[in-house]
Amino acid sequence: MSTPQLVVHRDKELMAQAAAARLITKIVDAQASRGTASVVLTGGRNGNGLLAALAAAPARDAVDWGRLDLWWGDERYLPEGDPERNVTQAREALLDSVPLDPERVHAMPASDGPYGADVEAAAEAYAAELAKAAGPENHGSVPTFDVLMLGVGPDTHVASLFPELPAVRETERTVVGVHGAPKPPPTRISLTLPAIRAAREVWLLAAGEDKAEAAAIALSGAGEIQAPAAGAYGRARTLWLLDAAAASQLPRSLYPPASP
Ligand SMILES: O=C1O[C@H](COP(=O)(O)O)[C@@H](O)[C@H](O)[C@H]1O
Repeated sequence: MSTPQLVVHRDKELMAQAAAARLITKIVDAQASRGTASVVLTGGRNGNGLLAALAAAPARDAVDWGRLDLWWGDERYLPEGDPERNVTQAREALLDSVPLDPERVHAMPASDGPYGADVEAAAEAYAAELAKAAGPENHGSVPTFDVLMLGVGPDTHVASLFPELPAVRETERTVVGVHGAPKPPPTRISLTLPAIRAAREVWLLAAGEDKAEAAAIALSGAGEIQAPAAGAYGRARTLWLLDAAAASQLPRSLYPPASP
């Protein structure tokens, strides 16, 4: 387990731009050392803000987009192309404007796909796809992602792991179907905490006043069942990327002052 490090930016725009710059560097470095890179995307406002900032960054051309594997931390179980699907929003924000290899874009299944209403079967299929991509050098049945990003919900949820629901208690499976999520839509697919913790680096994104309480709870020793964000950490690094509003309820001892 890596101890969380915090970076606090002045506002959400600057946070998105700085996180996008950080992600470009990570991808370029991973591609330089291993030939490829793997990133797990998050949905939500902060995740999409980062992707939009990346799309606008001139340095995006430093990335070899054809040698990047993209995965998702969670998905809203809706029909293909639904505007509320995380993959639809990611395509709009960035993916449609860069030359990705479609074989390397590992979207989670849609509710009108081969598994229909059976979200458990859809989750199993995604787990199998992850297991297939995991090499002998990886530690289990998921690849060692270079960076796994998670938007933090106002209730401390990450991916589609909501406080107290069965998905956050999962210790064996890497991907699960989620039923009865308190945030619409109720049916979702999510990586579990064990899968999240297989990543080299986990980045938690929290911008805006509505994330302040969640950040304070998750970073002040809460349990992961009550506060799923508290259980999200990477093998080598756990990085919380916040703006000043989201950091406003943290004890001052936890973070350096916001940059001017
Ligand atoms: O529904 C979801 O919400 C969270 C957080 O979203 P935000 O808009 O409050 O930042 C997101 O991380 C997750 O991927 C998504 O499915």
